Amino acid sequence: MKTHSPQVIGIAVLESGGRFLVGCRGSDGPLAGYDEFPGGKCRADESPAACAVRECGEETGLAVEAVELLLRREFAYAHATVDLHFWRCRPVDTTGDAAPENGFRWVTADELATLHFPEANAPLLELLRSL
Ligand SMILES: Nc1nc2c([nH]c(=O)n2[C@@H]2O[C@H](COP(=O)(O)OP(=O)(O)OP(=O)(O)O)[C@@H](O)[C@H]2O)c(=O)[nH]1
Repeated sequence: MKTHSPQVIGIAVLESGGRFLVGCRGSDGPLAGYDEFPGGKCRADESPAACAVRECGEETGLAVEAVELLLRREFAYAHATVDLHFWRCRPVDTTGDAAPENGFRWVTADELATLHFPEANAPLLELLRSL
């Protein structure tokens, strides 16, 4: 029987001044309308950390650097099995002047707990609450 490797996903958990950068998944594609951290599929030969940095730049316009792997989790959705790498990131611009694009917004840790994230994010949200 043929088995498929999970899609490797790099995700940027970008925190600045106690707030986290969050967007909303588009109306087309899997998990439409869910809240999300910036991220996406790794390219061939791209590390999950590099992917998180690239996707964050492409999706939000913010330049970031990866700091540490917070959590790695494999999860089977109906649309795909994913190998999620949640990387804590920080902005390269520390002046706080850069504004995110594409509807991404900064939310507090308390707001984070009220949002509607994909199911696989649950342990990550638990971890962020304990930090
Ligand atoms: N960006 C992001 N993806 C997440 C999160 N949590 C989570 O389970 N995922 C899953 O990770 C996968 C990301 O893939 P994607 O389709 O958004 O990646 P992409 O931007 O490269 O897609 P594209 O093919 O449309 O360019 C999806 O299966 C999504 O459901 C999250 O917090 N952020």
